[in-house]
Amino acid sequence: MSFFKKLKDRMLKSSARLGEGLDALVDEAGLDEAAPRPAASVPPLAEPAPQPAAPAQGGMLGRLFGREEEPRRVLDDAMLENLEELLIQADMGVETALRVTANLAEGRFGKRVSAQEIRELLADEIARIMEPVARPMPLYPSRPQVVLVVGVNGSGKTTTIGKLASQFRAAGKKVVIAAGDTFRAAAVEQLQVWGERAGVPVMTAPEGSDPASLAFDAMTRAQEEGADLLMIDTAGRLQNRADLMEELAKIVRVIRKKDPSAPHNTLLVLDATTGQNALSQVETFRKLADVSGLVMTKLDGTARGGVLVALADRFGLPIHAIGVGEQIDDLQPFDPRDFARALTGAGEAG
Ligand SMILES: Nc1nc2c(ncn2[C@@H]2O[C@H](COP(=O)(O)OP(=O)(O)OP(=O)(O)O)[C@@H](O)[C@H]2O)c(=O)[nH]1
Repeated sequence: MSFFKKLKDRMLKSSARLGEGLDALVDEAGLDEAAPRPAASVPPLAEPAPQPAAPAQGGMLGRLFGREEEPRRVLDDAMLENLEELLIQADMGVETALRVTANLAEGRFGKRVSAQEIRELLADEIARIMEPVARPMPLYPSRPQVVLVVGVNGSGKTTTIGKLASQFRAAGKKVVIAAGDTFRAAAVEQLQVWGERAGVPVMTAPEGSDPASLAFDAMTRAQEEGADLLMIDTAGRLQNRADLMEELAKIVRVIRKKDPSAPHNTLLVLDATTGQNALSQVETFRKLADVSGLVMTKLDGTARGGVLVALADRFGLPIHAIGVGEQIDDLQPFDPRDFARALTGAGEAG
């Protein structure tokens, strides 16, 4: 299955929300234009629409001759407002929704557009916002390259580490994982399972022991074994930010004793199902750690995929990959065009 097909299938909830919303937006007005009713019975969606430049009979003629025309609606203020609402409902955030609709209207205001045309225009607009941030996780010549993985509990850190480790290993890299959330035995066990799946060693420490000391030991082992990558899982307890900040700072301090340039990447893993909350998680974690890139998980289980557009627009942090399922091969490189087309239901680019 192609990347796009999988992405489109998995992001069905998000694209259904946006795509069907767009159809409804245009459809209602399309019907009204084809069969005008008295003003009182015209629904609010179509009310401010001026008479279409092209006569509505064109559509009726088309229908008479068995040629179904796509419903169209005049792109006016009311429609733009409806569109904004739709984008906000898709978790794109108010600011981004406003910007996207304003850009989309430029040069097209007052023209009649179909749902498919809007989908295409939206996909282009969204891809334009996301292109500058779509970057794979950079690889450096440092050995080991240290990748610190942060994020709230349950965001998908463990799963993402497992998936990434598997991909790096398949690319011929030697990887070591450190189970740095030493306070949760279940988290450590889960990481061990992922390590086995990926064929990568997982270093653990006794429950409740100092994560920084594990990070130091893992760094020593990774250096001794000539590993290419060391991936360090971390705790995600946000209830006590001061503790978490101290814990992360200590991990960074000890690994810098071994390599002053480490960590080389600090990945923040975000759960798409949290919607707008992902934005505040970025703000929080940027204060706790020097976040260098994002991975968004669970885009398959939510209609809130639009939040990734808001993240790109607001923070400009690189987006390295997206999670679209629980299996080891369900982490995809982030492709802004594919994502935008899957999100809007625009279909694969021709
Ligand atoms: N559907 C779906 N589920 C995912 C994805 N990524 C992770 N999950 C699931 O989300 C749940 C939490 O993932 P974990 O990897 O354990 O999250 P974590 O951040 O390590 O959480 P803790 O271990 O609690 O710190 C698990 O049930 C995963 O299978 C994804 O892309 N799609």
